[in-house]
Amino acid sequence: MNTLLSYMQELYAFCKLKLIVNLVLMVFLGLIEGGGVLLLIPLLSLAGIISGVPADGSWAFKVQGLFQVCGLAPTLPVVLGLYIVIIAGQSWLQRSQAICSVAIQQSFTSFLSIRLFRAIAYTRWLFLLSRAKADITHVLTTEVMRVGNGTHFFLQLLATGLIGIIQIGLAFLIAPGLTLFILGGGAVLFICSYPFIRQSRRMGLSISEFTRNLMFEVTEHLNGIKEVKSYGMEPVQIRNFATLRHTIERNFVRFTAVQSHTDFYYKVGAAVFISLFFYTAITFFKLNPQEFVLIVVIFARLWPRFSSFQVGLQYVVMMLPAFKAVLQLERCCLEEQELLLEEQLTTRLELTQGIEFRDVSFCYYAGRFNYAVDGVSVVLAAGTTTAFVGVSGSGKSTMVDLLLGLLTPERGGIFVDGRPLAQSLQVWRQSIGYVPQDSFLWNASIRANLQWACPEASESAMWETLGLAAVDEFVRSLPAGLDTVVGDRGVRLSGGERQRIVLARALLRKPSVLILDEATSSLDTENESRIQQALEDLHGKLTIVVIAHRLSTIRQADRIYVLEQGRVLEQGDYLSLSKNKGGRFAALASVSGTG
Ligand SMILES: Nc1ncnc2c1ncn2[C@@H]1O[C@H](COP(=O)(O)OP(=O)(O)OP(=O)(O)O)[C@@H](O)[C@H]1O
Repeated sequence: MNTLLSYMQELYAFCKLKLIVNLVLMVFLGLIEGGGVLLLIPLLSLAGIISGVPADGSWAFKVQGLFQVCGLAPTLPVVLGLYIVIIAGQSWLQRSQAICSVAIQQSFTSFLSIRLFRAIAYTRWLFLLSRAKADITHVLTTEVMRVGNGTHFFLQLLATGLIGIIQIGLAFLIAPGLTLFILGGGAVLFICSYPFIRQSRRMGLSISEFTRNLMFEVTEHLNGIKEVKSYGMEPVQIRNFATLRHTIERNFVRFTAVQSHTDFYYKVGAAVFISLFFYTAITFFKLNPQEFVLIVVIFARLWPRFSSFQVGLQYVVMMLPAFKAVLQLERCCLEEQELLLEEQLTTRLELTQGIEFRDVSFCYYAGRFNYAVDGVSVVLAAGTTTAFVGVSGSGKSTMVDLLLGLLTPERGGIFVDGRPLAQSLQVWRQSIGYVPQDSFLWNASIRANLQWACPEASESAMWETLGLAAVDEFVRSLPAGLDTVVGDRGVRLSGGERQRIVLARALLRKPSVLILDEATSSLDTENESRIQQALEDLHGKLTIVVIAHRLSTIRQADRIYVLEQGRVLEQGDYLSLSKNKGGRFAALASVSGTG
């Protein structure tokens, strides 16, 4: 019930005016339909089915009065002409109302998904790390779409309800006793069908769960498709997928069965009530022929509305778990927002003094004591090259993520030119060029990938940075050159080519700080030394932070920090650290063959 209320509040807050217009159109539709029914009276008289002078106060008398007020004679051409006008008006209104409903449905769906996407985009990295990507994709696509479909049914429900109320009102004016009697029957049926609504809610929940699992299965399968193929695990994957798909299939069939039950239930109910109706109308209510015909026509039209109201209600109830999932994810993301959204994206920061880590500690799991970074105090002076080295798991990437502001220190602080990093996060990130371990490219052309980071970059600037990253010759050799499409995550390129293009993309932004996290790990010796040369050329012009397993790449670093279990074990330049033969760095250097 609460979810339904918050859904209605959200919908109303989003499109008050459109919703009101839609409701007004529905009321008009109801009135016009009622008018069409009343036209039956002169038609029946003209056809000679009903004869005689209408009794004072009867509906035939009132309709006759209405014709007189409008200065029209109820002749056959006039009545039929009016009938055509009413049908044309009704169809036109129906068309406008249908367009208005779809506009509401679509714009509400867009509004919800854009708002959610925005909340996700600005949420903390650590929160995103804790959620499966497939879950987020599922809510952002399937669940939002289900809310959109549910909105369609909700608007239909409103239309059915409003038009129904108007027709019931008309029926009540014609024959109050009989109308109450029939409504009582409808209410009994509605109460008896409550279990179907609860069943729909349960099904809505399980559809949410199974479609999420399906999305998870598909995403995971595609992420790990190379491994799946190389392990020959296709049959297992297909079996898992088929199991999930069949479960969803069964759920939808069950939902349709519930709906058909409702339909069946209402049809049988209709037969019982029609019999009761005729019996009571003829035996107890003693209606005159005009009123009898009008009531029959009104309820013949109204009864299917009862049934479609019920079915619409089931759809809306089935949608509610999807709406709840959308709200829940959005609320979690908003609780974990990291940036001031209104911050300017265009400003950049020119580093003048440097970056300071002051007694920084960070733990991935709150409340645990296995710190990934533990009491680190380091200074990265502006214009220098700093390297972090250490065995796997020593905390190097966590240091980079802290520096990027993706992670927030649990203790201590990071200062950029003396200001806390958290105060100017967005501006800070605008000033960084970052080449991660698993370099990512969009499934687009090399040009588009470069322009993504720097939309205003000229072609010559692109070639210049491609040259700096030692990848210009390779790009020139491609048949479509800069316009070559690189495939999913750059899958059509080798690891080294991908890494160099990502490096070019980072340099194209002319960053104040360049961060390379194992950026040369996939390169051959020749290309590595070209990049080495490029970094040496950049030395002093910008602040460079390097993480490297291959210690040959950090020979020129001004300062090297050796990390172990999240702590700084040693620090110095390459030469001084190598000379300390019993030290950790010397041991690492001898293992990597660069000592
Ligand atoms: N997302 C995460 N959730 C939980 N623990 C993590 C996460 N990422 C890293 N860790 C843990 O934090 C510690 C430091 O990891 P980090 O990735 O910073 O090391 P690293 O020195 O960069 O390793 P590598 O050289 O293998 O990339 C490790 O013990 C690791 O298991």
